[in-house]
This record gives sequence, C-alpha cells and structure tokens, in this order.
Amino acid sequence: MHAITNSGWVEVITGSMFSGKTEELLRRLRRAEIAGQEIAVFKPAVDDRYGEATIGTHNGRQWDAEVVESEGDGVWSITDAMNGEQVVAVDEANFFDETLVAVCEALAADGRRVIVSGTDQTFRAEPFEPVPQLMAIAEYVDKLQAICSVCGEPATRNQRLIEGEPAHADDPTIMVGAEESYEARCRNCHTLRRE
Ligand SMILES: Nc1ncnc2c1ncn2[C@@H]1O[C@H](COP(=O)(O)OP(=O)(O)O)[C@@H](O)[C@H]1O
Ligand SMILES: Cc1cn([C@H]2C[C@H](O)[C@@H](COP(=O)(O)O)O2)c(=O)[nH]c1=O
Ligand SMILES: [Zn+2]
Repeated sequence: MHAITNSGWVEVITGSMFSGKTEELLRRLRRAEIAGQEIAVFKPAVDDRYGEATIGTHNGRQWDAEVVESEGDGVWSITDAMNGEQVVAVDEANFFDETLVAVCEALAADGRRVIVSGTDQTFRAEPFEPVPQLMAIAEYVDKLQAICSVCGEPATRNQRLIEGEPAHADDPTIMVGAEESYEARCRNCHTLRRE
C-alpha cells in the first residue's frame, strides 16, 4: 500500500465473521514491521475473547494490542496514545461508536496509515455501524468472504445461533462470541427468527 496523498490514509478490512479480517490485518502489520515502521494496535475493551491485551484470529494467531474504551471521549485515548507511530491498527471496529470515524480521520490527517478491521453486518444482516461509515471515508476497502457453513458457497452474512437455533430479530445487537454462537453463511442460508 502506497500513500496517494501527502497525508495519511484509511484502509478498511471488512466482511463476515471467519472471513479472515484479523488474519489480513496481522499480515499487513507483519509487513509494516519488516519495513521497520512503528506500529500501534488497539482493540475495544468489550471484546475479551483472546485475553486482555491481544488481538487474535479464529485459528490462533495473535498480536499485542492496547485496550481502549469503545464509546465517546474514551475512543480519543487512541490519539492520546500516539508516540510517533506511522501505522495505527484498530480491530473489532464494529464494537466502537461513531467517535471512531472522527478518530480515524484525525489520525490520517496527521499523516498516519490507519488500518481498521470489523464486520460490516449485524446478525440481522443490517449495516453494523460505524463500519459502513468507515468504509465511506476510507481510501481502501477490502471486503472478504468466508465459506458458508451450510452450503459451502461464499459467505457474506453472520448467523447468530442461540442453543443451536437462529437468533430472534429482537435480540440485542452486541453479543461477543465466536464458533459457539456464530456461523458464516451466504444470503440463501442466513435465517432470523421473527415470531
Ligand atoms: N466458515 C469459515 N470460512 C472460512 N474460514 C473459517 C470458517 N470457519 C473458521 N474459519 C477459520 O477462520 C480463519 C479466519 O479467522 P479470522 O482472521 O479471525 O477471521 P475474522 O477476523 O474475519 O473473523 C480462517 O483462516 C479459517 O481457519
Ligand atoms: C454479527 C455480530 C457479531 N457480534 C460480535 C461477535 C464477535 O465477538 C465480533 C465479530 O468478531 P470477528 O472478529 O469478526 O469474528 O462481533 C456482535 O456483537 N453482534 C453481531 O450482530
Ligand atoms: Zn449457504
């Protein structure tokens, strides 16, 4: 990835759960490290799947991260933590509020490469803010697909399962989880309980 302006820029890695977003984020960070660039990595406090201060993939790869609050003024602790790093990564962007958009804009305006990863759809297959807003302001967007756990076609959707059954449309949007409560599914195989 090369600068297209004299300032920094924003890259968004998105797609369904299990599509390889965090693997791709870690690949980009490894390459930045090889290039000798200073890197800062952040994750939201709400996502505790891989321990306090790491980001991790569904197949076990990890990178140290600083844990930050995901709402309001707490998100600005990302800019407060900057110490000359050229590359800033934020994983699980779907857990942040819209403050993350302004924070990413500020980091890029300050000349930094900002890499943000997060799923773009809720379990209802609706836009999962602020990821769609980040996609709109980004210079680069990569939308990855997993494999549908039902039919094997490319998967763009997140199927939430509660005790093996499709979640209800009225269930809360935020529910941290992985294989025990989510599957990657295609448009045809994704379902929601509405009754
Ligand atoms: N249905 C699936 N489709 C593709 N990969 C899957 C699936 N289920 C599990 N995986 C595993 O998940 C890995 C991707 O993990 P990860 O980068 O953490 O994804 P994401 O961050 O998009 O949730 C794949 O390399 C693969 O080993
Ligand atoms: C669809 C959906 C997901 N989540 C949660 C579940 C996981 O903790 C993360 C996504 O993780 P991944 O790195 O993309 O695998 O988001 C949620 O809270 N609500 C949802 O609707
Ligand atoms: Zn399918």
